[in-house]
Amino acid sequence: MKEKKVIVSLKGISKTYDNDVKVVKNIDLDIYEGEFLTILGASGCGKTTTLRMIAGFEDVSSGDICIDGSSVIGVPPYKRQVNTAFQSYALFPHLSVYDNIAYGLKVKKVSKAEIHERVSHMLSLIRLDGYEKRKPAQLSGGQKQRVSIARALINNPKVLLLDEPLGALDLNLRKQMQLELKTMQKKLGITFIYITHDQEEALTMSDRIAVMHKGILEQVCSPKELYMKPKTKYVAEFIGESNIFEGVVKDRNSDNCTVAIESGNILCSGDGYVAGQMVYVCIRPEKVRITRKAGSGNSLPAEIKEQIFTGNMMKHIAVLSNGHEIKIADIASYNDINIGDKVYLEWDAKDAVMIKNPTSPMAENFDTLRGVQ
Ligand SMILES: Nc1ncnc2c1ncn2[C@@H]1O[C@H](COP(=O)(O)OP(=O)(O)OP(=O)(O)O)[C@@H](O)[C@H]1O
Repeated sequence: MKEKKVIVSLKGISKTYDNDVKVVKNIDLDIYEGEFLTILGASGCGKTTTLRMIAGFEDVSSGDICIDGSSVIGVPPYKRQVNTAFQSYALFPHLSVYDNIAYGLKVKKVSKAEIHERVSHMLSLIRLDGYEKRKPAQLSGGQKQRVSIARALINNPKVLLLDEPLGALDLNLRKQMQLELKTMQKKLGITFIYITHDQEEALTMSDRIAVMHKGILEQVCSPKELYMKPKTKYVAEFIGESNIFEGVVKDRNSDNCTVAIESGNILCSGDGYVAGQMVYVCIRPEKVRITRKAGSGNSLPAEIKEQIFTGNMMKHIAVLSNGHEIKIADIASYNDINIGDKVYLEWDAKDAVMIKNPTSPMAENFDTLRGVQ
């Protein structure tokens, strides 16, 4: 297989603003040519600051940034091989769509004929042929955003940085633009570094997602891996819905671990854990099955407390003996399950994903816990 080329490399970058608060903490990240990489995180976690450091609008406090193999520290934004598309569109209101898109080429003194050819190509790419004479005020939000992206793409940047570009659009348009952007990115083969706080958007569009939390990267991997194998409790809770148990590893064999949680012992999957280690266990709601009789594997008694019908599934909330609530997403039809029913909750060991507990790695009262049945 062809070796992937690193196009942007963040090497231990940090950012401290004047108020002495470190908002980006020692981030290492390689982004590959042609990749759609999303930095995903809650408001204030440091996403925009990271993007602005790549673009050159903000200096790094320490660390290095390489674009296409060369350090860009001290290189001004316009000399970096990256362009940025902002949520606010940043279009020139007095210029037509054509002139807004052509702007970067005019500055570079490209010939009129070539400008015409390249702008026409962009207009068809963003599906706005025939709109070239309009002013930004005569466009819808989605159309303005497409012009803003075309303007950022016209110079053939190696990398396009997108800061919540769809944030101002309504849900329907947002979903449509997500697909359009993804198609456009694959067609052009340009690397996209995309910022969003919307996990569904990140899962839909990205080749890889970097989850950022309080200035650090919690996990960088494919959307599927992020959902199926969250590495931290934060990621498990931030991406999709989850049931999280706190427990201690009682025993392990080659395939699975037995983890003691408050309501009993459960079989989990996870490598590299030792007996006595404190862990979290994450089980997704759609992996939990409801049965009438106790099973031989993971099977905990519970009572159905709440049911929500959402059209394509039934969501149940069940309560374990210790009061812990479990979410179950049922796409099969358990029509005969009702509120107040005493049931058993089951799941496969492979779907109970273990996560390290960094605050208290080893159990202090492990001998007592060993007795938990
Ligand atoms: N120029 C600045 N001076 C001081 N602090 C700043 C400055 N810019 C941002 N911050 C702070 O740095 C932190 C990270 O901000 P940043 O804009 O990178 O977050 P974000 O993850 O992009 O958030 P959002 O999704 O809300 O845009 C915030 O606490 C913010 O208040």
